[in-house]
Amino acid sequence: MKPSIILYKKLPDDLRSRLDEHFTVTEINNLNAETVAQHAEAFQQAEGILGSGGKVDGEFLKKAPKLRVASSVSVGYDNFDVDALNQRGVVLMHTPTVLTDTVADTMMALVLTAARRVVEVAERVKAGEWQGSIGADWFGVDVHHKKLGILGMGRIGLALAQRAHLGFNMPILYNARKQHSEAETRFDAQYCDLDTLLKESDFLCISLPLTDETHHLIGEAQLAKMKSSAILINAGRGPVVDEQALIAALKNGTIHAAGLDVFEVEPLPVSSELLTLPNVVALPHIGSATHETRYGMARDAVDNLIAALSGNVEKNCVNPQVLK
Ligand SMILES: NC(=O)C1=CN([C@@H]2O[C@H](COP(=O)(O)OP(=O)(O)OC[C@H]3O[C@@H](n4cnc5c(N)ncnc54)[C@H](OP(=O)(O)O)[C@@H]3O)[C@@H](O)[C@H]2O)C=CC1
Ligand SMILES: O=CC(=O)O
Repeated sequence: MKPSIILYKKLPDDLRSRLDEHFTVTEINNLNAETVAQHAEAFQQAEGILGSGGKVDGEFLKKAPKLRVASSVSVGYDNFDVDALNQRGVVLMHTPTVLTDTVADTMMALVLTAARRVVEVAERVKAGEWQGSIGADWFGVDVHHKKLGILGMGRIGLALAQRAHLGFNMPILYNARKQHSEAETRFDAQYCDLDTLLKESDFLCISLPLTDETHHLIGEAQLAKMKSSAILINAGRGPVVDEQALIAALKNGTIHAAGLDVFEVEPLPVSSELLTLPNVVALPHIGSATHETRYGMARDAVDNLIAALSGNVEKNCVNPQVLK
């Protein structure tokens, strides 16, 4: 008999067929308390789940007593309680690598867009304000040769360093928990402590996961250490930055501008003051959102689930210790 799984994300037809070949699939729209209650019997039987978003914690695990594998269509896994999964022996799979270049492209796009005010001036053109030679009030600031600080020198941080250093001649500073020789050798990146990163970066680019240690790592005190000309880019997770402190810093000129792909609450509420600030570029969490990359992530998540449920895990596992 095929193992039962819950699918909580729409997949391209070929990938859905591949899942059907291996499993008995119950498809639901989202993973939340309501859908779990609606499909209680399917969750009772499920040995695997595949999707993105939704909280998977100890309470959820009680509703899925046979669960062996969770396969997330994302690299970030802050919505999973990994300790609870470990206690239950549930394998957590994710999709690193396939999205790295696309997310780094998005971060570079945010750097350029925020510095050159691309969205703001394009809106002025559409509004019919381009009536003659533009003046200094339309100008942005240079990107090339400025110091780019990377907070979180993992896969995405490294790909951003490549773009910024080789493409834009930017000196790279970075902070992570440990030094990264590849970034230092290939892109001449200089390791520094967080304070130095804050004080010296023209662009502070955040590619950190959300953990207990990184929650609100950037708050009022840290923003106050940045240059008043600095631009903050966040494509890691929203809660790494204290959003109220960021709004204050952007309003009172503590920092110059921000380019944000992630927020404390997503979707960003339309009432958010961030949306009223001309020096903010706000994107709807599109870091990996290209057709090619989203297909690749879904494909990897399907392969990950098949591999893990058949006991053949070779890569993409968050908690390999439960396999032993
Ligand atoms: N906006 C979007 O659409 C996307 C956002 N993301 C986000 O980007 C994150 C990073 O992805 P990826 O690069 O693949 O992950 P990696 O695990 O490769 O890199 C994470 C980096 O963060 C560093 N780090 C972790 N905790 C701390 C800390 N407390 N202080 C300093 N540095 C820390 C790690 O340090 P060390 O190397 O020393 O261990 C590592 O360098 C994801 O977790 C996700 O949240 C990812 C994809 C898309
Ligand atoms: O935010 C996206 C991810 O893959 O993590």
